[in-house]
Amino acid sequence: MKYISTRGRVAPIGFIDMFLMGLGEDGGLIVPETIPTVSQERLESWSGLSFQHLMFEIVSLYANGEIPDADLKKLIQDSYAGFTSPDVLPLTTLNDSLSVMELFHGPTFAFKDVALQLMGNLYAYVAKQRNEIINILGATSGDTGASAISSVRGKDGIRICILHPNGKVSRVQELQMTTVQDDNVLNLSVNGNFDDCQGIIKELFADLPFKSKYHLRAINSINFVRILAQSVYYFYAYLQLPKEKRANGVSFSIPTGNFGNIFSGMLAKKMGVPINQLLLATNENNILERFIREGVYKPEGFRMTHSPSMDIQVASNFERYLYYFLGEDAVEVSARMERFKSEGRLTFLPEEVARIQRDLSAYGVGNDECLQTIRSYKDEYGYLLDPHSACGIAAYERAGAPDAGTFVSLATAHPAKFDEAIRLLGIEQQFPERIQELFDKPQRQTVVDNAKVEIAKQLESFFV
Ligand SMILES: Cc1ncc(COP(=O)(O)O)c(C=O)c1O
Ligand SMILES: N[C@@H](CCOP(=O)(O)O)C(=O)O
Repeated sequence: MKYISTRGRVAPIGFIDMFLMGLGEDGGLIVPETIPTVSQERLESWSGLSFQHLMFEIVSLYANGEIPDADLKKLIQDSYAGFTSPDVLPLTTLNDSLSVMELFHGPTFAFKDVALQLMGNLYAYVAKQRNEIINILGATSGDTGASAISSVRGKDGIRICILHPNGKVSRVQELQMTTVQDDNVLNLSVNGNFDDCQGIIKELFADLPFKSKYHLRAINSINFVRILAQSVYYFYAYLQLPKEKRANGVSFSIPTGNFGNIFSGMLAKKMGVPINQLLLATNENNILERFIREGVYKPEGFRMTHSPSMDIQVASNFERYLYYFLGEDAVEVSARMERFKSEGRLTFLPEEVARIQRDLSAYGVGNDECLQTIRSYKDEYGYLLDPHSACGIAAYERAGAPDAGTFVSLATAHPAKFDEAIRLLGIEQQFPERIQELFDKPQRQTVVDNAKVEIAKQLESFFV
């Protein structure tokens, strides 16, 4: 198995080189040359497997034997040892047709831990085995940053710098990142929004001399390993359901911002998981909903919502979707991405929109609707959703087709991370101890302007 770029100008590379490259050196996103498929028979044979075993089976299909089996098994065991649920990702049944898969039982209480705990350990492994310098540069709207920092803090041979938008992450997210005192962690709080942070890191990754001089590595979902590890929870959710409930396939409602969560589902579907509907749930930053409903991909005014981690306009993994949508035609992807860069929008033909709508459906959840959903699920089921997971449920309620059969809605964060929204409903929640203790710790962060030159200077003095 080799890896190539959506823009076609990266010579095929192996698994570890792909992991280290992060963003394609031609500015595209890395994808596998061919996606491996899993027969229904093989899929069924995995039905009793633990999440860790399933992760091993699926990652093995992509890793080319570049990591010996015993090492990969250990990396995986270590990565999920800190998850607090025995099932790692428990599936809760709410009613006959709806289950919730909780992806937030890792160390930072968000679904990002599922992939990032593994990636942190993989970076440490590669640093040791290949004597590579690992300087991680990432952008976050709150969860990726906290999770990535937790996965590599204090690890030898690794440094990490995370850019987050100043004042636009939740209090708990900010504390999770900025109370970490390890010397290998730098938090830059950028006067701007998440799109600004992501734009700057992408420019720095695209500056190849800078990237190579400072050994920049990616933890965002531009890195295909993120997508790969996240695809495993679609397999796991499917296999955790009783056979009679999944006999006609399963649909998913997926809180989405950077298109990474849902693209991981598309990958699982391409690999052979019988998925009927992939419902993209987003908030008032609804560029992806407009793309799917109207065929126009165009960022509009940034809005702050109750689900700040999805306050994203320009979605990284949109390009991976485009690549498969355009029949893996890298020349056409490059042309369209160039057009997006120069014109600030992409418009799709009516027949293309019809095809997009066969792949995906979408619903952008308003702020009030998000809160109402938290309230009604608390009242009806005694289940407290965080605002991102509530977007998933609201989308299911509004846009989930009645004939789509069994639905799994992904719960992507613990409500304690977004108490600002929960309090608006007059609901008092008890924080897990690990979150409560953050409030007593000193913080460390540097506020910077939304300026590439200033940020590059910070990196030059931090990365060695
Ligand atoms: C809690 C939460 N839910 C959902 C999302 C959406 O995931 P993605 O950006 O991978 O589509 C994010 C981050 O964007 C998040 O932090
Ligand atoms: N919601 C994310 C945004 C970054 O997305 P990523 O999936 O590309 O890391 C966050 O919490 O930071």
